[in-house]
Parts: sequence; C-alpha cells; structure tokens
Amino acid sequence: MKINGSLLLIGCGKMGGALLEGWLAQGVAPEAVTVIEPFESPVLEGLRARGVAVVKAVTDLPEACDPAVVVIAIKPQMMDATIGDYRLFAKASTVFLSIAAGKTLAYFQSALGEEAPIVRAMPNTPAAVGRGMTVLCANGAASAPQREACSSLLSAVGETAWVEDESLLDAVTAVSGGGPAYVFLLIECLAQAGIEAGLPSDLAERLARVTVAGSGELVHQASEAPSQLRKNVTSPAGTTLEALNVLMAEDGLQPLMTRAIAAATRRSRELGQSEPA
Ligand SMILES: NC(=O)C1=CN([C@@H]2O[C@H](COP(=O)(O)OP(=O)(O)OC[C@H]3O[C@@H](n4cnc5c(N)ncnc54)[C@H](O)[C@@H]3O)[C@@H](O)[C@H]2O)C=CC1
Ligand SMILES: O=C(O)[C@@H]1CCC=N1
Repeated sequence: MKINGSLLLIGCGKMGGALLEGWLAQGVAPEAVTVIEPFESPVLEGLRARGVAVVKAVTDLPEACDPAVVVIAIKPQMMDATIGDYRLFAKASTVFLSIAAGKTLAYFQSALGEEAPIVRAMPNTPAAVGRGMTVLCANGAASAPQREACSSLLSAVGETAWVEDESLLDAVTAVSGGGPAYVFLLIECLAQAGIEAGLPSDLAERLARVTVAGSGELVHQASEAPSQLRKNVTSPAGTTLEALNVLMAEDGLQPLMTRAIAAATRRSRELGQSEPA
C-alpha cells in the first residue's frame, strides 16, 4: 500500500510496533515513516536497517518533518505529560490517529486544538500478521480523505469498522482490543488442563496452540456461526458435551467473560478521565 505523504509514529512498543510491522509488510515505503521512540531495542535497529528514520524525542525531528498522519501509540498514562509536545503538528493537513485506550476525541481536541483533525482507533495485535480488528471514529475536523487515509492504514492490517457513537469504544477496547490476551490465556489454560489430565507439557502446549490457531482459521473461513461450528464438534452423548456442560453451566464461561469485559470497559472509561497538562 502507499500513503499520501509521510507518517510519524509516536511510540514503537507492542501495538505501535505491530502496526508498523503490518504496514511495512503491506508495502508502505520505510522512507515515508519516522518513529519517535525513546527506548533503544533490537526492533529499532532492524527498522533503521530497513530505512525507517528513528529518533528518541520530538526535539530530534528534522525541521522539515511535516507528516500527513501522526500515529499516537504511547500509553494512556503517559499522554497527559506528552501530548502537548505534538501541538506543533496541529493543522488541517495533518491527521492525528490515536490508538490509546480510553483517551477521547475531546481529550485530544483540548490538547491539540478544536480544529485538529483526530481519528480515534482501537486496533489489536494480530495486526502484525494482517489479521487485526480495528474500530475507528473521527472528530468533525477530520476530512473525508483523512478518514479514508486512516481507514486504509488499518484495513491494510486487518478488518475495520467505523462507529458514530464514540462511547462504544470503551467496550470495543475490552472486546477486540484486549481480546487476543483472553485467547492466549485460553491457550495457556487448555494446555495446563491437558498437563493436569496427564499429557507431557510440550505436547499439551502444542495441542492447545494448534487447536486454537486452527479454530481461529476455521471461524475465519467458515460461513457458519461460531455456535454451529461448536455444535459440529459436539457429538451426542460424546466427550465434548461433558466439557461443555461444565463451561456452559450457570457459573461457567459466559458470566466470567461478561464480568471480565465489564471490568475492562470500566477501566477504559477511567483511563479517559485525566486531562492534558
Ligand atoms: N498492546 C495492545 O494490544 C494494544 C494497545 N493499545 C494502545 O496502544 C498504546 C501503546 O500500548 P503498548 O504498545 O501496549 O505499550 P508499550 O509500552 O509496549 O508501547 C509504548 C511505547 O511508547 C514509548 N514511549 C514512551 N514515552 C514516549 C514518548 N514520550 N514519545 C514516544 N514514545 C514513547 C515506550 O518506550 C514504548 O515503547 C496504548 O495507548 C494502548 O492503550 C491499543 C490496542 C491494543
Ligand atoms: O490493556 C490495554 O490497556 C490495551 C488496550 C487494549 C489492549 N491493550
């Protein structure tokens, strides 16, 4: 993919790095990307070797730096102290694309100015392999081409959806933003349960990993609903039914997941509460 103009990525950690990997894999020119990341790492070395410009701080940027898209990928807890540094890019021709949990469009407008074009997005780490899910919403200052530019960036690394109602992003953050972590925990729990059922640990871990990856691919490719795919595994009076009777009991997985998602949604709202310095 091509981007019109250049891209500045602020924060090249797990999520910013995953997006950048995805973009480079999709053909974004490394020369079009500048990264601000204070902490040195082999990942940054690799990026430099591929032609990406990497600096430690906003003050190290060349004066000519005039990005079309500024991707904000630092922790929400760092935002208050840092976001004001980027006011220098606030103008109609530059869109800010924030992936920070909880931080609202109004928050960025108060830090960057009412006229700053801002898109708030919630991606997830499978973007690194082109299988992400991102939900986006924009403020009124973001032009149609700027929304389209943000859409293209995130569509290049997975599926996208837009919402008008920004408040939905807290639940989105809980479900798809953090979702990969719950799936990885499922792998860990399945493997541990296998070990407790007598399997050698390396075999149990492989079974759990391949089973979840295969099931993910199946649900991705199949036209049936997940509930039908589940039924396809569940033979009458068979073994799976015994496990599902436990997992689908009144105190089974659903109430647990509902509580987990409610807790994450609440935390996303809390993270939105602070104000820029
Ligand atoms: N990790 C995930 O799965 C997801 C994370 N997010 C959001 O992405 C953002 C980043 O999260 P992670 O990548 O997980 O955190 P991280 O801690 O891995 O990455 C943040 C990066 O920002 C760098 N940084 C700190 N201060 C900086 C500054 N002043 N200027 C530039 N860079 C600075 C840190 O060195 C670090 O590499 C957060 O706002 C989070 O809510 C959103 C969706 C999913
Ligand atoms: O845990 C977090 O706060 C971030 C947002 C979604 C995934 N990781």
